[in-house]
Amino acid sequence: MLKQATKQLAIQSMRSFSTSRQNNYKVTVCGASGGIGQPLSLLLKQNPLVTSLSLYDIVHTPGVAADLSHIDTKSSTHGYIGADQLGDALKGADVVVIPAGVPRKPGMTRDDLFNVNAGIIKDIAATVAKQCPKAMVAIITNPVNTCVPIAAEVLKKAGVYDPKRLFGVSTLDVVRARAFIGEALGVDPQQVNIPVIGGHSGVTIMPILSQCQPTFKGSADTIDKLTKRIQEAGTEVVKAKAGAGSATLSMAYAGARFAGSLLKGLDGQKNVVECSYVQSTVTEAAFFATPLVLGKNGIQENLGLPKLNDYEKKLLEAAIPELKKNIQKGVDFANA
Ligand SMILES: NC(=O)C1=CN([C@@H]2O[C@H](COP(=O)(O)OP(=O)(O)OC[C@H]3O[C@@H](n4cnc5c(N)ncnc54)[C@H](O)[C@@H]3O)[C@@H](O)[C@H]2O)C=CC1
Ligand SMILES: O=C([O-])CC(=O)C(=O)O
Repeated sequence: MLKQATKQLAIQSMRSFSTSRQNNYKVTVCGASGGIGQPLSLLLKQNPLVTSLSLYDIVHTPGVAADLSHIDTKSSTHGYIGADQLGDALKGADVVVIPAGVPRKPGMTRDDLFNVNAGIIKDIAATVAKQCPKAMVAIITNPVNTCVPIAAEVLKKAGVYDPKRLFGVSTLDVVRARAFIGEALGVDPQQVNIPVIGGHSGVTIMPILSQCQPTFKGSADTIDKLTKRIQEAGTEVVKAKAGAGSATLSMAYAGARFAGSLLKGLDGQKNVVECSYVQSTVTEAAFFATPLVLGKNGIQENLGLPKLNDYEKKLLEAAIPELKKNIQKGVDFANA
């Protein structure tokens, strides 16, 4: 009896050892010299869980790395430039964040970026498979709805795909929803909780206002206008930047929050929840964003579809065919 109790205590202490904080992670940013990459790297340099920050791009990374390395936080900063240094940049990374690729100009859809960005994601995913197959991979590059399935296919072909570790970053949709709702309700946006599900383009972005905390009440017209503003917020920024690109600073903030949550999960922190676009069986779409509990092995639990009202059920009906098309395009590209 006593022996058994002692054994149990030993197991418990081993468990608490295995969930104790390691506080020691390598993060690689691919596309680190870009409009998103630079401020994202700046924010990651300030994350106390990051001990090694690896900056990869095809241009300018020696300068970006030299600049960031003078900041008095504990992480070391390393710059890697050009395709032949991608392997070293990724070697042993715990988290890989990818904002590499071209952004939209006015009049373009996210899907118009496919021709350039699909190949970039394919190449980076192939090197991830070799250098850091266990890393958490967070894809910011558009079209996110298609780039994530591309990376999944590449990782599958290399025999290292773990659907719990591959994420499309849709955090900016949540960040925007919180900002707009906070403003409308006159409350601190940090106090607003709202799931934004589906994908990351137009009708596939589905803010579930019926589940907002604090409660968001409004006429059908108000709710429709706010939903559409969240769906089209990226285009609002593209238009305002008038040819100088798309959202960079708010995306860097959102990307740093998402990468920070992946690190908290890796570090054994509890109740880390983020919405993200991942492989999914929640709907008919093979990839779909829902709230996820993040843990040491990536997705610990998919919290599934929130309760939807009739208006939101219609949003879902509109999103699914678009998502399926976007996903198929990625699968076909990766297997061509
Ligand atoms: N998921 C989301 O919510 C959002 C996604 N985006 C997407 O993020 C991507 C990047 O946007 P920005 O930073 O504004 O663009 P940018 O043009 O300012 O920066 C992109 C960077 O990627 C680099 N790059 C190009 N080819 C590369 C390769 N093969 N390997 C590594 N790096 C490479 C470029 O040299 C550049 O430094 C775009 O596709 C954009 O649509 C933008 C905002 C929000
Ligand atoms: O709109 C774009 O092209 C960039 C993006 O994904 C966003 O801001 O949500």
